[in-house]
Amino acid sequence: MSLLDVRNVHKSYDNGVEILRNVNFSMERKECLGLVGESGCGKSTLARLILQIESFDKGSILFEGTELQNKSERSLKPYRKNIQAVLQNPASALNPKLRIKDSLMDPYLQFGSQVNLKYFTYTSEANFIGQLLETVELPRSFAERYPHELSGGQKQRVTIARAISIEPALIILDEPASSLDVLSQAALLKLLGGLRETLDTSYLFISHDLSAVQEMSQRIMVMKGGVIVDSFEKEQLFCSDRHSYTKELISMFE
Ligand SMILES: Nc1ncnc2c1ncn2[C@@H]1O[C@H](COP(=O)(O)OP(=O)(O)OP(=O)(O)O)[C@@H](O)[C@H]1O
Repeated sequence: MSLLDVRNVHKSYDNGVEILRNVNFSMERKECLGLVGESGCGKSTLARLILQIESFDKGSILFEGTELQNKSERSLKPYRKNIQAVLQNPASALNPKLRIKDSLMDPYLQFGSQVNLKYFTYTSEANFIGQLLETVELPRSFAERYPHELSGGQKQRVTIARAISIEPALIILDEPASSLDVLSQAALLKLLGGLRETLDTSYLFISHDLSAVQEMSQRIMVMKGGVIVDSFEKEQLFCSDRHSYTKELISMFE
């Protein structure tokens, strides 16, 4: 059974324009699947549907074989625990009034009874927070800071630490590095790559940057105008039978 199955999904907003059309793909455990496409093609919309933040018009999304749409908030809770997200803008993802330690504790407190940690250990709050900060290569002393006392890259590391704190099966990374400078981007992608192997988690890695997607992912999907126009193993990126739009994206980064 696949970890995630997205089947024939269609999504439109109130104006009736279809933003996603017949989106189909599956994800396996422990894999990193890349989703690339230009701004506005529907990548973040798809992320919101998988996260069950928005509903869709047709099709189905199954997590470990269970249909998620139309489930009550209560029955969605185990899935919410297992599907976490790291989004583009870390500043808006962290509550400015909370110390870093309190933001980091939030998922663990919210999902307490469902959290079955394999990598981290919870002996005390301070120790748990310390492990999380060290895993994302931040000093333990950052626990006492507020978000405005951290750089953009450091804030993004905190949002990653928060996402991994409950060891979800799937993390949706929606342009996680695009608000950072080139050096910080490279360091963050390296960190994320290492974490996936350590934690045995799956990533849906979303970006408009084909080179970042290629670096991170084992398989790549290309989206254009709400349609997945191409899908292939990373090694097949430069094959001659790639979709013309994939070739266009390649020519932009070569
Ligand atoms: N709530 C909404 N109501 C109406 N249209 C929306 C809504 N949210 C998104 N859209 C439209 O859906 C389309 C896809 O947006 P989406 O944010 O999914 O694209 P994206 O590929 O993630 O872009 P980016 O890389 O710039 O974040 C856009 O045309 C956008 O204007």
